[in-house]
Amino acid sequence: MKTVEQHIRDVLDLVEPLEPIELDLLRAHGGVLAEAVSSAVSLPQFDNSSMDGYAVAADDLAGASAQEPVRLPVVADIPAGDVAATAVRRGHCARIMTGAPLPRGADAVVPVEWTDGGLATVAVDRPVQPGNAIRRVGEDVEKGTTVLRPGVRLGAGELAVAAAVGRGTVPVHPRPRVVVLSTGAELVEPGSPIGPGQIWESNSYMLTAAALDAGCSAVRRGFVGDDPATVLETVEDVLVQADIVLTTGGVSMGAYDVVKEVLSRLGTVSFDKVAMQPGMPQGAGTVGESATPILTLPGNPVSSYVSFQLFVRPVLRRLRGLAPDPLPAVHARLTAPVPHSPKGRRSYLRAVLEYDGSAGPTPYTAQPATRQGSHQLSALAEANALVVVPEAVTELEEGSVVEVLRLPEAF
Ligand SMILES: Nc1nc2c(c(=O)[nH]1)N[C@H]1C(S)=C(S)[C@@H](COP(=O)(O)OP(=O)(O)OC[C@H]3O[C@@H](n4cnc5c(N)ncnc54)[C@H](O)[C@@H]3O)O[C@H]1N2
Ligand code: MOO
Repeated sequence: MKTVEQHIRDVLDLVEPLEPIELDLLRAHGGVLAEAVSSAVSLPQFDNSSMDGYAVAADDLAGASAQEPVRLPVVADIPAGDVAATAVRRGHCARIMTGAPLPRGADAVVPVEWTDGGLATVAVDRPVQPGNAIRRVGEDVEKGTTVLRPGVRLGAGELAVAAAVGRGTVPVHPRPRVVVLSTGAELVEPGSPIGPGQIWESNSYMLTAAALDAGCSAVRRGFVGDDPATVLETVEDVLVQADIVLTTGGVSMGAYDVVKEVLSRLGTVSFDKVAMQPGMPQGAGTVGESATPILTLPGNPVSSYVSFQLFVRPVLRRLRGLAPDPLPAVHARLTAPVPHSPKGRRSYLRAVLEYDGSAGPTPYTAQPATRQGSHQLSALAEANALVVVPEAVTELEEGSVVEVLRLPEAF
């Protein structure tokens, strides 16, 4: 059997970061920046006021007080967007709005709250420091500096900076297009009536949602039965719209394990047993003219989910142009024993991880779900972590300190 680490290496070898494309800012949202963005200008580009008030020469207000306000004639009104043509002579001032260019001759702005708000003349009731309420050229960004490094994910703040330095488009690794296809003759669309021996299909919903949560553009292709010709046709059909294909089911030892049967003849897909539980039967390779990567996950729903988090997620990260980091790990104390774990396979137990700040050197606890079967989906919804039980360990006592992988938060 293959180790988990070996399979991670093998699946990562199938992919490279997607070729960067230049996208409009909002289409780039959630993408990963492929090249640095630097600013061709300084920000602010001109000295401007940070408050609504009056642009003055600070010396003119040296003697101002509440008892004896200084009165200055108001020679202009400067809104934001003004072309900075105004000048203020000594003994005069201009009314100015937040963001408007500072007029020549002025070296401070007095907020309107310190004045009587006059339009022809204004009374100012206190002195002001030179530089007060002025935003200087370049104090945010100096011309020529890098404002966004390659590899950053473009969220709200990043897009704001790109827009502020005047970029309408940015080069990004696009969101990977993931197509999810399940197989199984017993599957029925949720919402439809069900017959004997049938089950409602859940894997493709689960994996499409997980791929969306992982920053991809995911499409659920739904499910097909166990007819090899249909499976082959459907896989070939989805290749044009996919940077990566995920399938579920049909990869173990059964007489109708159609994915294994069809893909073994196509492309480079190989099928292995990985020394883990759940998620033992795995397939991976490339198919079609464009050598599209395909990962074939086991049909048992929990196996499929754990396979996604351990193998697919790092692959999607690499496609996105991110480091293919594994799930983040912490150490935690078990709040219940683990009575059995298969020797020679690493178990990943669904668990609830909680932080308990009062609890000494290991401030986390992990409560393993009571239902750990590969078919038992009920524990998945509330689990936020996977307890790792090493290959050589077959049981664990309550209180044991274990490695725990945090599952990604949705949204
Ligand atoms: N003789 C052996 N039998 C099995 C082995 C083995 O090594 N030798 N491995 C077991 C393990 S481990 C797993 S995991 C499963 C994997 O089986 P397949 O990938 O071939 O999946 P299926 O047989 O198609 O389905 C397994 C199970 O999951 C249900 N299922 C499948 N697809 C969906 C779906 N889209 N939504 C919801 N549920 C689904 C299906 O009804 C089956 O109950 O094989 C073991 N057997
Ligand atoms: O390893 Mo399977 O993936 O037990 O359910």
